[in-house]
Amino acid sequence: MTRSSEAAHGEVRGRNTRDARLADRLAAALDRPAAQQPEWPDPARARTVVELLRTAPPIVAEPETAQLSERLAAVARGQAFLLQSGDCAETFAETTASHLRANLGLLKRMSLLLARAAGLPVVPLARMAGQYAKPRSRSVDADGLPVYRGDMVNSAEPTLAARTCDPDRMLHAHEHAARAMTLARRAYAREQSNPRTGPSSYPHGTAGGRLVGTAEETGRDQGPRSEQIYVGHEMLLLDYECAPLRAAGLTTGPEPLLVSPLAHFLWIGERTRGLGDAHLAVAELLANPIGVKIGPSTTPEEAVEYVRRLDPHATPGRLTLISRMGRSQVREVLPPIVEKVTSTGHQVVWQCDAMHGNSRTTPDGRKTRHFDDIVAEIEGFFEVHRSLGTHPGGLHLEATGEDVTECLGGARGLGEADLPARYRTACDPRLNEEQSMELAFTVADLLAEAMRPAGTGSP
Ligand SMILES: O=C[C@H](O)[C@H](O)COP(=O)(O)O
Ligand SMILES: C=C(OP(=O)(O)O)C(=O)O
Repeated sequence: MTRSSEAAHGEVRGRNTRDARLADRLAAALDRPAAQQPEWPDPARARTVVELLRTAPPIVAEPETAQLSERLAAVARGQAFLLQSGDCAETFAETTASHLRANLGLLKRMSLLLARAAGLPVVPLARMAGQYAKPRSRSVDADGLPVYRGDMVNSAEPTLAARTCDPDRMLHAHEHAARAMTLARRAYAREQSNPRTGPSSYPHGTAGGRLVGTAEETGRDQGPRSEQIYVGHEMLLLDYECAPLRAAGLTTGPEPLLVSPLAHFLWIGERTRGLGDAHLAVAELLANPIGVKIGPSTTPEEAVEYVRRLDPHATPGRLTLISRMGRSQVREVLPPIVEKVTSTGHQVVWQCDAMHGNSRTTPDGRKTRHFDDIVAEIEGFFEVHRSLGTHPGGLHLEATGEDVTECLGGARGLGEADLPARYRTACDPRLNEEQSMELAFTVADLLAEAMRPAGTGSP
């Protein structure tokens, strides 16, 4: 990491006292320790890249980000549902219209289904146009090579040269993000006017077969037609994330803030959420809505500290707490966190990431997740919120509209022997189209139940 905040924020500093103060606060944030940052072999080149990123064109527009904040406020108040989904790791090779359309089409179909079942607006948020950097558990892989950290940092190809971190990849990532966003806007508009029903290849007689008919109906459903697509990614690589920050036009509190033009929504990952660390300190300065992943080691006190630091003015939906506890721990670990946060009076979005606490490795070394574990964590999440009277506000998935074979189970009962056929993820396993739609039906029932007024039973 270059930590060259002086160079990166000279422009902000140069403008006026407010901007100088923001630049100072950002520099102080970047002086804190930051986990999961690459060691650039050529720090001078990294500084040049950071300088170039400072003036790179925006990927998203600030009014769209402000609009997302308003929609997340509705989620936090229990009046809407947040559906976030996309690749675990976007790759440069898949900045293609067909791949982005597949993922957005899936997001659209799931959103329509949930909206119709629950009678609630669904806010669609794609893991897209920036999800190019990955935190990793180990710094070397099984062959002793530096681990792949996402296309923004190095290449997945298993050679020492390809795995060496290359700061120019941050520029390529920005170009791909810009292209992905343009394609995404186009693809989403097309989905709006012509929502497809999904693949027609679901096997008859399976739950997938049931999906085709209902999805056709869903396709005809008059969903909101002028919907904006929102994008978000993990705010991981601070050289990339901080260089283009600019003074925000709109803020909800008395303090001036910065805004990221790289995404509407940014989240801090489980591995970088340290209270004394740079990621949290940077997020405190941002006007964008922020998420924090909270894994099973999170204490209620820590969660309240995230709320206090990231939502100082008690703005509904400003903070999304993304629980990723795993199916076996969600019922035990989440309730005291929800209770303690609720007692502060802040209205956060409670979102369930049902993927990251349920990973496992097959005997031949392939990372996978079982559909049933994902469903079980979501059921636990809904149960917790039902028992506490809080709103189960959203879902966070690694899923693709492509017919991959990465997760086990689902209507087709994918087993370990089926995984090699189309195992294409660059990092963690994604649900495929059929598994995702099957999951959407389950979540639709849970959400409809959650939205039913107390005292009214099942229809
Ligand atoms: O997507 C999340 C993380 O980057 C991923 O789970 C880390 O995987 P690893 O444990 O193989 O490094
Ligand atoms: C790395 C991720 O998740 P987590 O931080 O929860 O492990 C992710 O969502 O890509």
